[in-house]
Amino acid sequence: MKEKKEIRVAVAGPRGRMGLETIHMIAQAPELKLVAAIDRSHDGARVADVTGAAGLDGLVYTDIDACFSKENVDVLIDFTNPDVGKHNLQKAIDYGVRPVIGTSGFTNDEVDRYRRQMDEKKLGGIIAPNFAIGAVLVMKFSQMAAKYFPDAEIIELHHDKKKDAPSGTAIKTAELMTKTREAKQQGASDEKETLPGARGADYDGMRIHSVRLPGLIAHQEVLFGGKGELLTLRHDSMDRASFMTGVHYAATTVMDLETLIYGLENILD
Ligand SMILES: NC(=O)C1=CN([C@@H]2O[C@H](COP(=O)(O)OP(=O)(O)OC[C@H]3O[C@@H](n4cnc5c(N)ncnc54)[C@H](OP(=O)(O)O)[C@@H]3O)[C@@H](O)[C@H]2O)C=CC1
Ligand SMILES: O=C(O)C1=N[C@H](C(=O)O)C[C@H](O)C1
Repeated sequence: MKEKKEIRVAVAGPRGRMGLETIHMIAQAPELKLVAAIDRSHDGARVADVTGAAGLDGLVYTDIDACFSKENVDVLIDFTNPDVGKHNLQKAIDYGVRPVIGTSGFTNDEVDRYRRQMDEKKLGGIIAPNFAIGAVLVMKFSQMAAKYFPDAEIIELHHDKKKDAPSGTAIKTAELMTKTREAKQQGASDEKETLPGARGADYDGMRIHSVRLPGLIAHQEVLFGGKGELLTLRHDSMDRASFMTGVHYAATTVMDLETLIYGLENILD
């Protein structure tokens, strides 16, 4: 039987909450090999020393060009911030490295622009607003429910270190719901906010509310209201390990793709 080649991975943001979890996941995954990390400090240090994940050979690079020129990288996994994530994704495309992007902040137009470049190169990649399987299912179920319940509000709840609001997951959920939901401006037609922002952000007439508190990790509720009934879909990530099955699946699946996929739901069986 033909032996499968190890997938050579670089991780951007290795000291962050998600980057660190990813490094530890890779250390336990025989089919993935960590060859480098891209950080904004610790140039030349060993990833093992910077992250405390023993037994990893890779080096830290602060310059992504140097990393992709010197190391033979198959897959870039990025958990940084929206600006850096976009910069790194473009570099990955330029060097023919398959991107797996968990960083939030990509618009549909941006995704389309990157996809066009990747299609030309037949380069596989994934941008996923959420890698937790349960969160992806809530997105899919919300898309189904929105057809029958056009009145819906999304409440996303996250740790208080999160920099972006609303979450990428909430935006993607709303976007999927608009595919089945009849366009509608919700609430009373003459409603007034006596405190600005009280009704949350407006996405195509639906409202999105962002909660930030210590003690939370990543949670989302989608509430649907109908005549005399209420449907609530909820997902809770209690630990960042919840994202790792999806990250691992994406890192192995991109090897067989020739385009950019936006959303894990599009590659789940
Ligand atoms: N798709 C999904 O399933 C998930 C996505 N996310 C998203 O992932 C992103 C990261 O989240 P999280 O890990 O919590 O955030 P953190 O702030 O914990 O981590 C971000 C890391 O990126 C580093 N960084 C900043 N600039 C650079 C750079 N130029 N090169 C390399 N690294 C850099 C930061 O370094 P420094 O400390 O020096 O600033 C930091 O360590 C967010 O956009 C979040 O929304 C989060 C969870 C799940
Ligand atoms: O910052 C986080 O923590 C998370 N970010 C992603 C998002 O913005 O949706 C995914 C998950 O909700 C955790």
